[in-house]
Formats: sequence, C-alpha cells, structure tokens
Amino acid sequence: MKVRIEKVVYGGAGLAHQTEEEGAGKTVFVPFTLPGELVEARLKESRNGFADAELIQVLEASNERAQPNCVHFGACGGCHYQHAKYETQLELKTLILRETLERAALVDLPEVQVHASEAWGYRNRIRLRVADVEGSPRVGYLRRASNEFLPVKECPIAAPVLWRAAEAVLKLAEDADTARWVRAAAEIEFFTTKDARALQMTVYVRQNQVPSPVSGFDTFCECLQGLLPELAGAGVMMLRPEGSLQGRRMERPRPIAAWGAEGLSYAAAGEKYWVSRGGFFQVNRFLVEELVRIVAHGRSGALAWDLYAGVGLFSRALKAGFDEVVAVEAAADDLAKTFKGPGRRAIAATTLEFLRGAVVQRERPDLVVMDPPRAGVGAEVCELLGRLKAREIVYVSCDPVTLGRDLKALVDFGYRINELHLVDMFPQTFHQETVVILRRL
Ligand SMILES: C[S@@+](CC[C@H](N)C(=O)[O-])C[C@H]1O[C@@H](n2cnc3c(N)ncnc32)[C@H](O)[C@@H]1O
Repeated sequence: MKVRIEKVVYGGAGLAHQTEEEGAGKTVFVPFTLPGELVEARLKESRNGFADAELIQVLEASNERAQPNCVHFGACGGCHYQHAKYETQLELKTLILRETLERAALVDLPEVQVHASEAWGYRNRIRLRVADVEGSPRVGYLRRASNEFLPVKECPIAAPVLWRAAEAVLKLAEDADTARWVRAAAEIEFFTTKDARALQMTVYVRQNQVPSPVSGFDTFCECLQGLLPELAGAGVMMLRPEGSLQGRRMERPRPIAAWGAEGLSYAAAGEKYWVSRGGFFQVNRFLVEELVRIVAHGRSGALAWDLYAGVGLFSRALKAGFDEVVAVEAAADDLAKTFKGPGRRAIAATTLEFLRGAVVQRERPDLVVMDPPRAGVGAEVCELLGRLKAREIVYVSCDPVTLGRDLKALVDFGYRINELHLVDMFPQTFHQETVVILRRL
C-alpha cells in the first residue's frame, strides 16, 4: 500500500491514513518515516481503527532525511530517529510535546524552549545482553518490537569507552581462565563518568549459571582491567533462572560478588555525586549541567523540596538559593550518606508518604522540584500539592503522556504553566525529557 505520512507520533512512527479504497481511511503507523513522505508499506497488525505497518521503501523522501550512523539502525530496538537530521528530531519532539499536552486539555501553553545535546556518544550507561551465537559469546540488544536477541558490533550513541569495555569483555572469552564469566553472563551493564576516565561494570548472571567458585571473579576483573584501565569496580548480580514463576512476578537481582570500588564519583554541575554500582544517574553526559541550570538556577527562598531526588542532583544545586533543602527519595542509601549538614535533610520515603505527613504538619515550601519515573506523580500527589500551595513547582518528566495528565491536575488546583523546556537527553530515540515551571495563580 502507498501512504503519505502526515506527522510523527510519540513512539517514533509516522502516521498516515489509508485511502478509502484500500482501507476505509484507517490510521496506519509506519516507522522510520518523516512528515510529507510518500512511502510504500506493508500492513502488519490491525487493531480497532489503527494498523501497524512495515516500511518497504520511501517513494518520495523528505529533505530532512539523514543517513543513519549505525549499521544496526532499523533492526535494533534502541533508536528510532537516526533517519532524521538532528535538528529535525528536535522539531518532531517539540511538536509531539505540544500536541500531547494539548490533548490533555492544557491551553495557553508557552513556547517550548529547546535544549540540544551532542547527537552521538552521549550515553554514560549501556546494558547489553550476552548470548551464544554459533558457539561464541556475543553482546547485543533486543531486536525492535520483539524479545529476540540482536548481536551488535557498535553503538554510536554510547560513550566510546562503553563499547571498548564490551569488546574487552568479549576478548576475555578467548582465555580459558576468564571465559566462564563471559559465558555465564546474561547481561552486562557499564556506567562511566562524564570524562570517561572511570568505569563500573555489573554482570547479571542467572541463578543456575553462577560460575563456581565465585571468588574467581577477582581474577576476571584484574584481567579485564589489564585491557581496560578505566575499570574502577565491578559486581555480580544474580537473577532468578529464566522463566521461573517468581522471576516473572518481580525479579530483584541479588549481589553475590564484588571487586574494586563500590561506585563512581560523578563530577557534574560543579559537584561530585557518589553513584553506587547500579544506582540512578541522568544518562546524557553532556546535558546534566544544562538540566540542573534550568531546574535550580536563580531560584531562592526559605524551603525547597526535591522529590524523587535520586543522588541529590538538584538538591545540591538548590542549596545555593534556599535556607533549607529537603531531598525525598525511596531508595535513599547514597543520598543519606552524602546529603547532610546544615540546611540539608535527606528523607528515605516515598513521595506520597512524605507529602501525607507534610500536609498534616502544615508545611509550606517555596519550591517543589519533582522528577518522577515514567509513571509520573499521579492523582494523589497532585491533590496534596494543591493543598500545600508551594509558590513554584518544577516538574521534570521523561514521559509527555503522564506529564500531561499530572499538569492538568495541577492546573486545576490553581497552577499556571510558565515555562516549557525540552531537554534532549536521548537523541536518536523517541524518548524526551521535559522541564515545566509552574507558578501559583
Ligand atoms: C527519574 S529519577 C530522578 C532522580 C534525580 N532527580 C536525578 O536527577 O538524578 C527518579 C527517582 O525516583 C525514585 N523513586 C521512584 N519512585 C519513588 C517514589 N514513589 N517516591 C520517591 N522516590 C521514588 C527512584 O529511585 C529514582 O531515584
């Protein structure tokens, strides 16, 4: 079938309508296409009124098309926009953000301020799968829209040291002393600092494949460090056997071996953050400073709350302008160790637990910063914030759909959207990071 792409939607696909003759005007989603393009596509899956299609060929290409930088683009599930020039990716994301917020019934939106990234080599963390291909271990990601392993030989969105680390691990599969650790690994995660001088590795091993003795992990890491001097520390996490009933419900990896440093000291925005192995840190090594500046710079008052604080990235920057900063984080081990001293309080709690208590105490911060996971903050958090009446809220979001839902609730509780920032933390992918500044009316 031939269709003309009208726009690109959240998720990365182009949207088109089938002709009346072919499909009674049904909406079709075709990946790797751009607005205005005429494409030939094959229908894959049809739902009520919608269909997913596979791109066969571009018949009339957009001027915004670019040559993908990675040989795996299209097959790999990681990237969605390498076929578009970087400036075009930013425009697409801006349009998608506006449209998603408007669909959530938000009106009078301010202009979107766009903050671009380096387009390549930006990721400070990658998590690779490891699988045997024709007798040799290979690393890779998941094939697009499937659970199938895709062996890869490059990942140009990752910091080069991360890919060098993957190659060094595979090299150790050639040595009888170290091969068992590579063969036992189900997944391997690498995390590096902004300057790429230090690196952490986490090896995920299935319970029924743990090499014995586990003490041999030290030798493995020492050999790896010989090839990769940046390696500062490493650990082994045990996963439940694949397909086990418990594993499917909730898989909590358990540490079973460790070598070297337990985390990395990550220098960003004039501070040093301690990130334990496996702990959260913003993934784009070039945009962290910009993100911190948008969230915290120039804000001041008596009391600020940093909800979903992670390692305290925003909390520390906020301390420059506030007498007291309270950082709230559900997994607060690193935060509790590092965010202390006069005017600094780290609280190990969920945001909801914290806010329920704060309402009872009648606390009233000047500023609330919140950076939740994809699911957003949800209805009860918005309602409690509506009662707490902070002067300003800064909402950092990685999902425009849940953001729209939460913003609508906050607007209904008396807030106005003053600034909208698109901070492109994830170039080449459909993922987008938004910072919204809300003020009380
Ligand atoms: C997107 S990260 C943001 C971290 C931090 N703001 C930063 O920039 O480094 C979300 C954080 O929220 C934490 N978290 C998840 N659910 C939570 C909850 N219900 N209450 C508090 N923290 C939560 C996670 O552990 C994670 O550290």
